[in-house]
Amino acid sequence: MLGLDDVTVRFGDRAALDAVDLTVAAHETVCVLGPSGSGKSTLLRVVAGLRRADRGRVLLGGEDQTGVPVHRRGVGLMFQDHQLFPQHDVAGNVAFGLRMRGTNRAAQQRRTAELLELVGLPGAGGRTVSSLSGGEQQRVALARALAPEPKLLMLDEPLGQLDRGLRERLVVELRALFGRLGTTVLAVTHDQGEAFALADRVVIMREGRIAQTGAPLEVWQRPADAFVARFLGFDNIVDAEVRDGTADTVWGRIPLPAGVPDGAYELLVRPAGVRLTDPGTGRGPRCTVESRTFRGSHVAVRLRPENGPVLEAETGPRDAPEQGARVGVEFAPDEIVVLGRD
Ligand SMILES: Nc1ncnc2c1ncn2[C@@H]1O[C@H](COP(=O)(O)OP(=O)(O)OP(=O)(O)O)[C@@H](O)[C@H]1O
Repeated sequence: MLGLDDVTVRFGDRAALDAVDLTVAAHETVCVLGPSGSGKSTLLRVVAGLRRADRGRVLLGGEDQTGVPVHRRGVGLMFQDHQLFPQHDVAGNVAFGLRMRGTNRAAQQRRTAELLELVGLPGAGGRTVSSLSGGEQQRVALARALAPEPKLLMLDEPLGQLDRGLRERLVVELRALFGRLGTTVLAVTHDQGEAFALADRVVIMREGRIAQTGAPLEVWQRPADAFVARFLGFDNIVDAEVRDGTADTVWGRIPLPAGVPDGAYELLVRPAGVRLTDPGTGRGPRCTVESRTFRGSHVAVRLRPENGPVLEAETGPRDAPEQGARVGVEFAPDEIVVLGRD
């Protein structure tokens, strides 16, 4: 459905997108994630035709879009500050794209009613924009973007302004809706929870390049390198010298999953793989509990080892040791990820 082929966009001598190749299949939802300034919005803008590529091509349905203006690309856009037209009522907003296309009045009304039903606002056509809550406005913006049946729906921080509870609910609804409609979606978000919940595939950007792409679970389980791992919120990353299946690190020896060839690596030690033991036992370093943070289903425990940087462990809500307690550590090999070189 969508292809980016070697796309580069420069601002001065900086490349906001640097030789990016990406494909999005029909009916697929792809979420682009990355730190601020990594090129996410530029990617959307170049696909929409709001920005020209300095090199490379954007293909939609196999057709080169070079020189094709925004309104002829058949893409739907929904941007962060959803910008509904305050002078129009809800129906007027939803029907906007249809009016522009010259769809007749009866068909506009039918489609608008259908879409409002779809986004969970049946019968809201006559309401004013100012009478809607933030979440309702977001739904209207979505209905407006979907109305002209775009080949590709592009969302820029679609739920950015909303509070957490509402975002979590809407993400589930959106995923179900896109599945039902068979919409092809390219979304940008800085919120990994949102991306992982919404996407069939995530794309993680770093300085204008794609650092990793894969199914959410795949990326979560096997971050490609230390950048991706840190971006996903993992901090237990350590240099390691691997020999005969064991890694020598500043935290002592760490057992590895089978089959890692000898050499120098970075390791990600998942917090779930740092098991706490009684002080004086455990083959890992002796540690002092620096802090503990309740996270609902588990407790994140920050440990200060005798050597090396802080180590994060995870325990059940009832098993977390007190702050200041001395503990031992045992590493679980199945929670160790050998990272590629960053
Ligand atoms: N119009 C512009 N003029 C100059 N530089 C720009 C322009 N737009 C973007 N950039 C630069 O290009 C790079 C990528 O910006 P972009 O907005 O695509 O990043 P982003 O990942 O969407 O960031 P954010 O999450 O903060 O929105 C940044 O370094 C940014 O400063």
